[in-house]
Amino acid sequence: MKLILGSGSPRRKELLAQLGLVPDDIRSPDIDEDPRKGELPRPYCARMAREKAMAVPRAEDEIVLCADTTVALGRRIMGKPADEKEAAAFLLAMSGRRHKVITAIAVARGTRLWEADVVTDVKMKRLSDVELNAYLMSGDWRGKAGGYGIQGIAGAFIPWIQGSYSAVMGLPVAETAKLLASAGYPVYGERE
Ligand SMILES: Cc1cn([C@H]2C[C@H](O)[C@@H](COP(=O)(O)OP(=O)(O)OP(=O)(O)O)O2)c(=O)[nH]c1=O
Repeated sequence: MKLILGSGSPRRKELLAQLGLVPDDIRSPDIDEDPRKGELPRPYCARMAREKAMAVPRAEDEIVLCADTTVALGRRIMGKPADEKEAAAFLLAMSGRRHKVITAIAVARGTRLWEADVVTDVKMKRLSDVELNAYLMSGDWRGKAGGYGIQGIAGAFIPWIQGSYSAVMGLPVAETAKLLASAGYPVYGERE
């Protein structure tokens, strides 16, 4: 059985490697990521992962793994910022507060789909102008939900989390191993 990582995210490839899993192929999903009117963050995130898994083409002997990471401030969905201005707005909104990071994963094999999600509470320190501007300048916010990456210099802004660090980074390793195993992928066994 071939493992297809349906994600263009370098973090996800790295986190999969932590499980000793190297995908046979990487296929980036291309879907519409606009939330529906009134859609709440958790169902939105689950829908994104599911739609990615259904959008990635797969052969009969292939298993596809997709994920979506969404930052939620109350009911507000914060995806990848479009520009520096939006990144600044996201970071200011989260400054000195707690938010949730949701990562949903979806595995498709044959005609079936397996799904799971992980919600992590994250506290962000109150950001000074110097911290905010330095971070915006770094460009590290690009392509990251909520406009920050816990695994990089923005780690300095996160004094506390409750949940899964790997899920915040983009792929919850424990739940991924469990879901792949449920779908019949030999996570711990012979793969060829
Ligand atoms: C909150 C947070 C997000 N992120 C990243 C993980 C994801 O790559 C990204 C959220 O965007 P996603 O839409 O989940 O994924 P993606 O567009 O990067 O890749 P693909 O759809 O091809 O799978 O934010 C971090 O790297 N660190 C963090 O702390």
